Amino acid sequence: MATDQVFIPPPSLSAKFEGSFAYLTVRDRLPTILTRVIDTIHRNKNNFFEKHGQVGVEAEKRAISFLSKLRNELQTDKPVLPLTESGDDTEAWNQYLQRQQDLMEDGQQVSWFKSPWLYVECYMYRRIQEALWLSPPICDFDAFKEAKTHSFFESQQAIISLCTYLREILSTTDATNKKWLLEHFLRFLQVSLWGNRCDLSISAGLENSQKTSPMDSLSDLQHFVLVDDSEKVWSALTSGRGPGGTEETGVRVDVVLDNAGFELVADLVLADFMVSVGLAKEVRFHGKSIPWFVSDVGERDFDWTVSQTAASNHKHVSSCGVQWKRHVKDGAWSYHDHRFWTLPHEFCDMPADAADLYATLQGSDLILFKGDLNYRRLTGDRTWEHTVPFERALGGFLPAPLCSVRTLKANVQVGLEPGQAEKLASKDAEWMTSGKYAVIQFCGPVQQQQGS
Ligand SMILES: O=P(O)(O)OC[C@@]1(O)O[C@H](CO)[C@@H](O)[C@@H]1O
Ligand SMILES: [Mn+2]
Repeated sequence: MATDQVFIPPPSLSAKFEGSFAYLTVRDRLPTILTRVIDTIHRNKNNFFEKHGQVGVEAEKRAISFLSKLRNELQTDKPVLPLTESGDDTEAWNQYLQRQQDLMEDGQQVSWFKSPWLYVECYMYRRIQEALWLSPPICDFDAFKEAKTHSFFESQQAIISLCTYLREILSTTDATNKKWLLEHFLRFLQVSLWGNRCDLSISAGLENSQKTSPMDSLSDLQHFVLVDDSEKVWSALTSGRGPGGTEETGVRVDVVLDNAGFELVADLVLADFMVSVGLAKEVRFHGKSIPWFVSDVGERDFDWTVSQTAASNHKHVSSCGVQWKRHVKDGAWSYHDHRFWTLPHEFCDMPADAADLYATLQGSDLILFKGDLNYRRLTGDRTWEHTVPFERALGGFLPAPLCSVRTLKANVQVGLEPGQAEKLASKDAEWMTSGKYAVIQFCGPVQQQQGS
């Protein structure tokens, strides 16, 4: 490409492509999720009455009226509307609506079935929050809380086997043996990867917990990892003397979280292993500031999961939870929820639209992005050719060495070998959306490991 040519990225995935996964999501799954939210709020009417009296009942009715209107707008492809309450991100959302409007052709209005899928899907979750913020005193009700805690309790066997494995490993730690460290790091990374299948958005809120012990199936699942940059992740972690890590401060890992339930436990186990064996001195967790994509982690979910684990009647599970409370107390672990994580922007917009967050991430030695939505935002949710290099699709977003740890649940995937996508499509038409395949996809300067 001649240097003076401006690179124009491919179009965004959108429900305007009839029959596409985006189309089916907006037509079928999003209304189903909205209906479940309405049902959940309706089922809690008595709780609202007990807690708040008649005003609680009025609030339930008000929230449901807002949500029913939203569902009608969605199902009849009405124009996307500006937000009306005064949240701290309201202006950012309404500016983004204007940005989308400027992109529309032939004077068309931004709407559910004409605009980018990433935008309208994120917008739906922000409108759900608006409906609650406009219905005091139930503003802080989390309509997804029941599903998230249910998913945690349904995954107990897997949680017990994972926590037991961690405690046994830590009791036989040989932190000087790099081969031993690498072997177990890779296992915990893969459990964190496959934990991403348990997301309640893809299941439209239906039960989607981890029933079996993930440790037992890792070798069978390896075949389904389409890109495995684990060794590059290891290099970034162990030669971690990048911008954030020095001899004094040690290695800092940032985990951009995805789903609560088993996936969060798997992420906390991975983080505990890294800190406990000295691979990392600090882990920063990045979660959501409002309920998001049904099962995504918010601060209350994070705190609840750590406390619930510590209170377990299983000794290895409770040992893990007690240790996690200690990591939080002594500052090795911290939880952050910048509002950018619940905005609709592609991550390549972060330097311009959330410069403070980008600067924070530049201090990391390794950023792990969990899940499918983060992958969609990393790559702009665009119709890239599958062989386009991951770095190209990042569009300049690279605050630090980063890795997407993702099961494929949307039809965007880059960085594949020539012919790899065609081979997969010939075997399995749903290879990009079933959650059966996964990537551990790295990008960043990897300092050459001296003599390792
Ligand atoms: O980010 P996650 O939890 O791995 O997946 C989110 C998801 O379930 O929601 C969207 C479809 O509604 C897709 O991005 C993906 O399928
Ligand atoms: Mn999610």
